Amino acid sequence: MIRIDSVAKRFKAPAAKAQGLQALTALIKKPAPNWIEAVKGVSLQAGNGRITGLLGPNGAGKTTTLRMLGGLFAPDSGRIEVDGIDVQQDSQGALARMGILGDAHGLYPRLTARENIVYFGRLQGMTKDAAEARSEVLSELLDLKRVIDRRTDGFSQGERMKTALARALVHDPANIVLDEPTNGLDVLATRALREALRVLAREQGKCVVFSTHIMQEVEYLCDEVVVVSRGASVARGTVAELKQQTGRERFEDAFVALAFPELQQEAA
Ligand SMILES: Nc1ncnc2c1ncn2[C@@H]1O[C@H](COP(=O)(O)OP(=O)(O)OP(=O)(O)O)[C@@H](O)[C@H]1O
Repeated sequence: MIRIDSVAKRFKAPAAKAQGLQALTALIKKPAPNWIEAVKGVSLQAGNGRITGLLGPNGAGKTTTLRMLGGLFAPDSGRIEVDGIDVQQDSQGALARMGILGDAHGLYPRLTARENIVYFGRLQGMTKDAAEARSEVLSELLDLKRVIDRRTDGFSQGERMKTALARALVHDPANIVLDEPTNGLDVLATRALREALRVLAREQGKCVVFSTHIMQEVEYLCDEVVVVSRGASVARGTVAELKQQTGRERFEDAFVALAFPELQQEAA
C-alpha cells in the first residue's frame, strides 16, 4: 500500500546567462533565484490488489512525485509511506518493498537479460539460486524467454522495458511503481505489459501505481485514477466516477474538464 500525503517540491530554475549591464549588476548583487513549483500538493492512496493511475498532462509533476516516492529526493513538505514505512525516515526499508521502473532503464549492455535480472537480485540480498529461480518465473510472466539469454546490447525498446521490469520485480516487491511504462512501446508490447500488470495486481495482490498521460491506458487498466494538473492532484476516483462527476460521457472530456477547468470557462 502506498500513501502520498500533500507532497510539494520546488526546484531552482537554472539562471539565464546575463549579458552587458545585467551581468555587471549580477556580479555586485546576486539575483534572487527563480523557483519552479514542480509539485504543489499531490496526494494519492493506492491499495493492494489494485492498479492506481497518476494521470496528468506533460509537466504536471508526475515524474517528480514518483521520484520522491522512490526516495531520489525528499519532498519540501508532505509525507510518503510505503506499507506504513516513511520513505524519508527509512528509505532502505521502503525501497525494499518497491519495484520501480523509471524513465531510464539503464541495463548493462554486456550482460544478458538474465544476468541483468540476477545481478539486481543479488544487490537486493537474494541468493544466486533464488535470483535465478525468480528470473525464470519473470521470464514466463513477461514473455522474455526468447531473449533472456541474449546480451541486452541491441535490444528493442520493448525488450529493454520488459527486462528492466523483470529486474525491478526480482525481489518480489509488494508495491510496483512505473513511470510512463508504455512510452515507445508498440501495440503488442503495450498489451503484454498491460496483461502483466493485471496479473500482478489482480492475481498476486500487488499494489501497482503508474503514471501516464494516455487516457486509454487508464481506461483499460485502472481501478482508481488520480488526476494531476499543474503540480496538484485535482480529482480522484474510478473512470466511471470521474465521468459522472464532470457530467461527461467520454473520459477524455472528463479529463480535460478536470485538468484544464479554465478551458471550459472560456468555452462557456
Ligand atoms: N530537476 C529539475 N529542475 C528544474 N525543474 C524541474 C526539475 N524536474 C522537474 N522540473 C519541472 O517540474 C515540472 C514537472 O515536471 P515532471 O517531470 O514531474 O512532469 P511530468 O508530469 O512527469 O511530465 P511529462 O509527462 O512531460 O514527463 C516541469 O515544469 C519540469 O520542467
